Amino acid sequence: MEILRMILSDTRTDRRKFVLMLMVSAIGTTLIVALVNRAVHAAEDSGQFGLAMAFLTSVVVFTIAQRYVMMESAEEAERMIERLRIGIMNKVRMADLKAMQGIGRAPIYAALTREAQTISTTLPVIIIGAQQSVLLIFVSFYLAYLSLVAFALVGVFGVCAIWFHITRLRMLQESTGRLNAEQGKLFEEFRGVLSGFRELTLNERRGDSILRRIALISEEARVLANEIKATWAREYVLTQTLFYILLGLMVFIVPNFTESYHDVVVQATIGALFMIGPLGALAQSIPAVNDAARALQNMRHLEEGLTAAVADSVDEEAERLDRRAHQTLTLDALEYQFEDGNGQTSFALGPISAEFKAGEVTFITGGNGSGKSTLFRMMTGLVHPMGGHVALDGTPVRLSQYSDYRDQVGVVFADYYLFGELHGLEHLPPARINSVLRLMELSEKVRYENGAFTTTDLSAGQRKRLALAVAILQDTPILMLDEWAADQDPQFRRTFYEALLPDLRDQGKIVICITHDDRYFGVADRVYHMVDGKMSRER
Ligand SMILES: Nc1ncnc2c1ncn2[C@@H]1O[C@H](COP(=O)(O)OP(=O)(O)OP(=O)(O)O)[C@@H](O)[C@H]1O
Repeated sequence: MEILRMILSDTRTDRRKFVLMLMVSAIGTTLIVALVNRAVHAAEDSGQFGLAMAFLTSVVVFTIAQRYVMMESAEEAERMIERLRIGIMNKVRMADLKAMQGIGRAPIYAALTREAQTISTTLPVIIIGAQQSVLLIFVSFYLAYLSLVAFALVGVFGVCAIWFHITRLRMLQESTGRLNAEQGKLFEEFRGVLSGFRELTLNERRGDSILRRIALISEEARVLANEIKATWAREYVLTQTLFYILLGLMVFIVPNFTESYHDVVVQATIGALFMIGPLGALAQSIPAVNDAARALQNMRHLEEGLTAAVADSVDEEAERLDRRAHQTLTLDALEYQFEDGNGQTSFALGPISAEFKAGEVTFITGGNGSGKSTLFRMMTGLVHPMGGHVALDGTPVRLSQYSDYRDQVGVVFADYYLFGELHGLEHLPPARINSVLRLMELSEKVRYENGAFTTTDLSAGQRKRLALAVAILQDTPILMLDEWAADQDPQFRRTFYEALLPDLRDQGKIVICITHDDRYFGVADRVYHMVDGKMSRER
């Protein structure tokens, strides 16, 4: 019972109080049954007032305890999800890029949305199931006290019903797994339609084809879901019918065989009737346990994957780099390989050696697929080289210093992401931020106000200028830009090469640009060229 262990180990609820309230609520219900029975039995006697008062007290006690249990379990579910969510996000932030690419975005989205939602809805059901089990024990004792025959009958029925339920559940596990896989595929297709909306709108045949595929997967998911729901529905009706047969046995058949049962037949039947609800709740909580356990297992699995990703990248205590301004960044025989599905090397980069100096602008050029982006990821510190090392002022950057190294590098990727707020730069005076926006010729379009840009709804070229503004504001000693000018108009492209880059060079920064703009190669102090994973100095 992983789920129970997790609830118990992770909970912030006062466990003793919770269990006490659980018992109090069960005792309250049992008392209600007993008092109803007593009142029915003593209908003509005096003393009904006392019974009514006791009944009322039991109802009040039950209400208070039950409310506590339900509200506390709902709150606990949300607290648990919050902890898991923040834990996963923290690990995502610390994980290394390669491991993150291996895990993929889909399981992370699924954990943060679907699995979290499953835990949120199922946890209270499980708690109620546990509570109803306690209640069943109490009412069973009461039934045994009334009549051992009734107790035995209901007991045999209850055990058979639950066993039947669990068997069904096992049978359905495989279909449930298949349904989840189908739903996963469906979400992936939905994502494709929403992300590729423009492409689909422009091409009717492509749009029709993807919709046909969605319809096919959707139908498979519907048939599976239907199958599962129909099985549950059949079982639900069968259980109800069996229960009515049980009541019939208790009222019409058993009294004919035992004399002692005659006196308590009504009370025992009322007791048994009170067990329908708890048995139903218990039955409902069993698939909930299953769902929650699966959701939890997926979240745990993801957390473990992320922990390994973090451990891979931070396998020593984080160390800071020397704080002085660095004069050289050296790549010493860097190597990296990609493997295909059969474990064969599909692309080998390196060994690559190069030197970049403070107060110099370096261009890296090369054809498509020559390895520029792979090298770029290693230089930015996002991916660790498989061979060789990066060095600052001749001292190799240790794995434990990588996090600090990344802090020294300002980057604009070719497929950059633009945050609407200046996270981590909140301390900068707005005047400084707005002056960089002016430098980027953006001040007519966007301003920095109240801790955020007034808009990021800009043209592609303007958005990229904003991304560069953010990198400049970070004021790091090293700046790396991947095909930054590719979508700039000729006028600003010129400003970039002939004004902005020289200005950054004059500030003593190490500036490295991947570029294809051969018109401006004269601006660079050094030019490296890449061909098929190897890099040579051109200038
Ligand atoms: N995730 C990956 N898995 C396997 N192979 C990859 C992966 N990413 C890149 N490659 C391979 O590595 C080689 C170099 O890719 P890279 O993206 O570094 O080239 P690039 O020079 O940046 O190209 P471009 O100018 O087109 O962006 C390519 O041949 C590519 O097939």
